[in-house]
Amino acid sequence: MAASTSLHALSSIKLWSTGSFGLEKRTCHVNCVSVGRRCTNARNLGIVCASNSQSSVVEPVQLPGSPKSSTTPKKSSESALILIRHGESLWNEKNLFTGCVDVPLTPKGVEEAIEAGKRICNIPVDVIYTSSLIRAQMTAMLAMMQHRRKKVPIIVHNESERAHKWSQIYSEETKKQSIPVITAWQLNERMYGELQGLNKQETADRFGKEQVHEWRRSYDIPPPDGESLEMCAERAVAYFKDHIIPQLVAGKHVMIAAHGNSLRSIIMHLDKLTSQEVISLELSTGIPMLYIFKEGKFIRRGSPAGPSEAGVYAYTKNLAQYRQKLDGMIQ
Ligand SMILES: O=C(O)[C@H](O)COP(=O)(O)O
Repeated sequence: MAASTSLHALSSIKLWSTGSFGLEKRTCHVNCVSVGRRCTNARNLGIVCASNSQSSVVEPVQLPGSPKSSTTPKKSSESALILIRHGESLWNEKNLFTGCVDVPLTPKGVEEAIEAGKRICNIPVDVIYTSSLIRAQMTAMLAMMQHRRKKVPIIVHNESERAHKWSQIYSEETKKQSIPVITAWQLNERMYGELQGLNKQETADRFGKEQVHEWRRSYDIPPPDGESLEMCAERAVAYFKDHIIPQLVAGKHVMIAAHGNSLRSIIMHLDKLTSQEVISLELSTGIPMLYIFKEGKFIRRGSPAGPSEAGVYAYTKNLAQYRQKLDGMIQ
């Protein structure tokens, strides 16, 4: 189906289409990344780093005015990568296709973000990436309010020379107690084209569940005038490789707050999912997922359960040590 096909044209094609919805049965939708049979298996993810990071190493992100630090990878270092889909938005609540429409969180979404923050409150975060949409930014900020390290997340404004200059911080100590938050449109939700603002159920009633599922979950079939997951991946994964992997290589701990489909495309890349496997990848709102980046590989560690549970902090010695350090600081 051509991306430019209009909904009007599609309605005449699809009104008679009542195919079965077999894929729905295979969908594994839980409070974590779940891909069919791999739901519970953390596994080693041979990745991209070797092939991509060499050509795309950039400076680690700093707050305005910070002294430049080295990008040389620390040999023994491992980094945490937290992925979090934004909490429930007002249009999630109304079951509307949202895409790139900039809608805020509901009170439940705010709660989800706070809860997510509690789940990651002992995991180090040096730099945060969010989309340019408010629901992802709200989620990142609310989650960080729960962090035990109590650093202040600060949005970096580099959109103009003046914005950069006017947001300078003139205290090294204050900068040390801050976390840069980088906003990038490349991490935005997939652009849902002519579906944006339509009710999901009504759209399924009108065009058929099968067609709507294809638009929502297939890899390479775009919704009318919108982006397919493949198109979304072209910008989101490219951004991840060019800007975020170099941070991890440099030993920085990263959190990404983004969207169902921009994160699906990144997870597809990290977990080396096929275009068939990604169909059944569903992400819940407000659920953090942890990866460890070590020796050029991403190791999926699932979703941190809660600050009081030992499990996630025992994943690596470094995480356990970080938690102990926080315990020491806070006592
Ligand atoms: O943009 C939207 O409507 C949602 O955030 C994601 O929608 P989806 O579940 O249809 O991909």
